[in-house]
Amino acid sequence: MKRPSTKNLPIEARLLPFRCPCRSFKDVKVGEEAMLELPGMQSAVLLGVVVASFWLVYKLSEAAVDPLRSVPGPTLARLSRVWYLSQVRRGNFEKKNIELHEQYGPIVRISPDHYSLADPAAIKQVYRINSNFEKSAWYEAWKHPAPEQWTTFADRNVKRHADTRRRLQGLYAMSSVSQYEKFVDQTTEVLLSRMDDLAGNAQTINMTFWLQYYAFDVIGNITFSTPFGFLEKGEDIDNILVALENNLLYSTLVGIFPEWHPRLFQWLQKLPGSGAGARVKLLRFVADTISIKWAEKAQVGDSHDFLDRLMEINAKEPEKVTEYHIFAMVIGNVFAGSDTTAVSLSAVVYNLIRNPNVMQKLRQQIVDIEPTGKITWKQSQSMPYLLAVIKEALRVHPATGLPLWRVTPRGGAQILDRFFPAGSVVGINTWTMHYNQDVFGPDAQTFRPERWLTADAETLKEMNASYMPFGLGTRTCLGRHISTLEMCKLVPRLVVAYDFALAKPKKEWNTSNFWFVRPTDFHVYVTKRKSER
Ligand code: HEM
Repeated sequence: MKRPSTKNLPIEARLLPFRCPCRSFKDVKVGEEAMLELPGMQSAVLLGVVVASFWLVYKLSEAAVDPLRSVPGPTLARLSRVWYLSQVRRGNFEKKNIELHEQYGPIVRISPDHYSLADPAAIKQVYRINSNFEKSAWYEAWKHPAPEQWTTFADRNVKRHADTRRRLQGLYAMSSVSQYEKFVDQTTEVLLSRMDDLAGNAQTINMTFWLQYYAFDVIGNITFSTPFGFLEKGEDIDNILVALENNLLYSTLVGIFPEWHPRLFQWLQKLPGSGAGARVKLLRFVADTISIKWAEKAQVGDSHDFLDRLMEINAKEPEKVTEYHIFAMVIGNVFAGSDTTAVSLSAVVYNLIRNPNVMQKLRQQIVDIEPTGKITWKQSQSMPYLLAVIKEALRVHPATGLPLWRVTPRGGAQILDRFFPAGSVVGINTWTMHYNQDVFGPDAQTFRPERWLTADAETLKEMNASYMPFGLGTRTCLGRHISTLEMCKLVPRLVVAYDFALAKPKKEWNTSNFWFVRPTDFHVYVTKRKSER
């Protein structure tokens, strides 16, 4: 309501407290009157101001003696992690991170002790094998707070993590990938039959949902020989995908203040809609699925899926692969392997739709080899254009959109001609590297698969060294070959079977970055092409 003007009233009347003229609020007091009746409020405000002043002086003096005080960055980032939190909460930090480096250079402070780096030289310094930079405390919020409940992705214990990888990486190795091909093929058939049902409809379809259902079902199939059933049902069964999203939100934001995680998790885990509640639901879902499948497998025999292979090793050498290892690996597959692949597949399809020439060229090359698009894994590995399209899509749209935070080891570290004392947190955001014009040229913003095929040897070496959609070093993605298998198998089928048109062709898609940079409005019209399927 507009406050009536007191301009023409006598001075005494103007000093009277304003009363709201509407009936229901007639006794509400505001302004000076309310203040006079609440002396405690004034004291509280005063106390707040005093505390804030002390905090500010303390923070400023801390900043003044900081050996890294000359590292540039937004002023508020010097004082507290709240600035970083407020930026990440907006859901587009990948873009902000690029802007920050354009403004401040290759090293930017984004909180009192967090430094974002964007220089190819820093990649080797931070992420090389034996660099001894452990993951930062941000990763704590990606696991249950109990120390013994580690998972591969979030484990900050360098020794234990290396030991787990040594025991289990064979299951994810390039040589194992062909064993999972049949599971991918089965799931691909289900997706295509669902797409056939939807094709030709006047309504658009949400491609991200379907690719997420696909990626999830593939992981279910590879891990347990049984897809979770998302594609069959055509819906988010038991709101598992919503739970994953809530979990992402919780871990991304709470990870910035990891000291709050144990307490917050304890309080929130009983609230099903909360991020912590979602995590508990997902852990229960995984644990239940493992026990059901374990019991079934004991009776039925093996089909050489992931769980079979883990159970086999467990039966022979129970101390090598314990039951906890099995639980942790399956969690890793479900948590790290579905959203990432769905985002990456979305990026491939989206960029193909937006670049009809690339779509046409790829389609022709696939059809020349196999008119149905049923390319084997082996064939796909000698299809340079297909591989370049996938590689370029993951360059322009890497699935993770926050810096991969690491802690400088004991003794500190020299990075980009600057000394970082031990305990400093440094990280590179994949987006800043992939859009680096010194490496990828002035058209770094453009989706151009040819760059991977035509660059000279020296440039190609530099591009590969700065290409990091699967992370780097000892913490590089375990499932990268599995996800490459999924993309190499599905993309040719989609390209041969359908024509796609964006619902809003003039607009770029919107995305939301809570660790994974997920498209939020990837709606397309799909029509079936004539093929020999
Ligand atoms: C295109 C799809 C994928 C992308 C873009 C991707 C990306 C990544 C990235 C960037 C990391 C490192 C994160 C960090 O340093 O903080 C990572 C780690 C990991 N990924 Fe993937 N990932 C994909 C698919 C998969 C799949 C299919 C699986 C499992 C079947 C998987 C399992 C893992 C695991 C277990 C880790 C932790 C590795 C470790 O810390 O040792 N990922 N992934």
